[in-house]
Amino acid sequence: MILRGAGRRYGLRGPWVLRGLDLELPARTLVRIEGANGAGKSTLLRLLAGIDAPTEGSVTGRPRTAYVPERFPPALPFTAAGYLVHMGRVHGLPADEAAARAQEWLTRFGAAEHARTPLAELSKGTSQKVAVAQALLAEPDLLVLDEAWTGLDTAARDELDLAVAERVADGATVVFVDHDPRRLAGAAGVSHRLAGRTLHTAVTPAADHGPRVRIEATGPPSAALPPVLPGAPTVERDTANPAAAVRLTTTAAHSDALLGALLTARPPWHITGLSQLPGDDVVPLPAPGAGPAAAAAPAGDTAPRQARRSGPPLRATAALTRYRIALLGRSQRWLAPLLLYVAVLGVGIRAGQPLLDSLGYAAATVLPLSAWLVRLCVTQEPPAARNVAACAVGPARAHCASLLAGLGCALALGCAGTGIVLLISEPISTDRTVAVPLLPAALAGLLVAVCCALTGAAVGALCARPVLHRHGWSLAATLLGALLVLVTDGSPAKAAVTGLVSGSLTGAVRIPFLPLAVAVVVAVAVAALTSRLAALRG
Ligand SMILES: Nc1ncnc2c1ncn2[C@@H]1O[C@H](COP(=O)(O)OP(=O)(O)OP(=O)(O)O)[C@@H](O)[C@H]1O
Repeated sequence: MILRGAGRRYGLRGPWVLRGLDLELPARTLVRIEGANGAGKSTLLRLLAGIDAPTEGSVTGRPRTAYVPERFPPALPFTAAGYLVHMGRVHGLPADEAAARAQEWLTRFGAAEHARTPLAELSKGTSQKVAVAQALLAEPDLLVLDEAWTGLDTAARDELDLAVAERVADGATVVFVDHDPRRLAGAAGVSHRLAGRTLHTAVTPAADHGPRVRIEATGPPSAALPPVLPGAPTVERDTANPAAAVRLTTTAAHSDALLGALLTARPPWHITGLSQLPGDDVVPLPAPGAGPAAAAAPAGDTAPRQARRSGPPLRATAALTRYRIALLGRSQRWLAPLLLYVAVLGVGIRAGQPLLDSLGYAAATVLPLSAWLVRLCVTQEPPAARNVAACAVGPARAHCASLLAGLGCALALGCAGTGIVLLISEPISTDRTVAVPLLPAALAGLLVAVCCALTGAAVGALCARPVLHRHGWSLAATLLGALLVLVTDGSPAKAAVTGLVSGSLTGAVRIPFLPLAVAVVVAVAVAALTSRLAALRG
């Protein structure tokens, strides 16, 4: 992945937080980003994770990415395992594999007993374990960790160190920020310091030419090497003789740190030999499954995964849409729009009323319902959880999934409303002189409801983030917008509803092909516009 001249500022005239960044992130590399508070580290990580777009410059070649935010919100209405399965599916895993990996990572972080605990009831540290697990279960090619160790207990911190080493040994790039300078000290292949809005490279990759040092060490019987070894050394061991010394080779620059890590390991390793190799003896970086983590981990843990998936975009978007619908369902925020919809239908529709009149009325109520549900789906997720999802599928697709979730719920309710109207209304004209054909009326009623749902979805999308950020304004604009669109000439919803209601006077059924086509075009255009904005503004 490459950043060229990348810059980022918040708002059109905000001060530049980052400017003129050139950065290459090679595979199989651990990258540390350092900097003072407010230097722009989290901003840079969000650019790398693809959650925010650079205001200027370019980011190219982003691989499959997962992200652990600085602060993970527990306010999601799922159990730990339930949330992880949803995220696994968003990352393209089948449900059973997502469930297996969720369990595996919760177990590794010592949180298996909390698998069925609601996120809202988890302690801060356990919540952070879930945040880390959602990123690791995806086995991403780029792992972005924003102070991911914060709040973890010692065992979980060591486990995360090990997981990071495994990802790097598996060929991935891991970029991390941590205020503890001892975090993965010496293990980072490259270290960058953010200061004065730009990056300063502090350490060059360990694979550079230069003098090499070979360390021979023996450990207690069956002891594993420390999970993270400074300098990413190559590890050679005699598998036929486990008691024989392990040979570790790294650059001279990292040899002191490596010696220190071995001597201070628990239990400590005994150094039996030390030799310097010629500078041109370039030691290759460890192959997947043969690096320090592989040497330290049990054999079964190091086998390359069979099912590594990038997940086709459509499947990921569908999984994210399902997650957003589940989120809406469990949050109970659907209750207010549903009650209003039912109340308005209950007030306006009676058994035995002329069918087309009632169908028009029922379809019209779908418009504000759809606008409200779409707005809810776009705004319901806490920002950190939204960023995690946006990293997995891209912010534009993540936004589309919200729109689809809201529209899907509105369509389902609209169809149910239309069905009830069909069951209780009389298929007759308003003056009760002409019979109305049932099937064409049902088709027309359904299509008008779809037309209203699409128009409402467009209103909802235009009245929420990323177009309108302020909650108060957004709610008022949604209600006003829905009302205006219902009464304004030229609106596809008004044309469709009017066609149905005026047809009721003569008993003629008009199928609203043109309004429906216009509504589809408007909804797609608004979805494309707001998704593009979501990608630009985050
Ligand atoms: N959403 C936002 N809107 C406006 N300004 C922002 C936003 N996010 C960050 N900033 C500003 O960007 C600058 C860099 O913030 P950032 O969070 O990237 O720093 P950081 O290096 O991660 O800080 P810390 O070490 O405290 O976490 C700060 O001045 C901050 O106020």
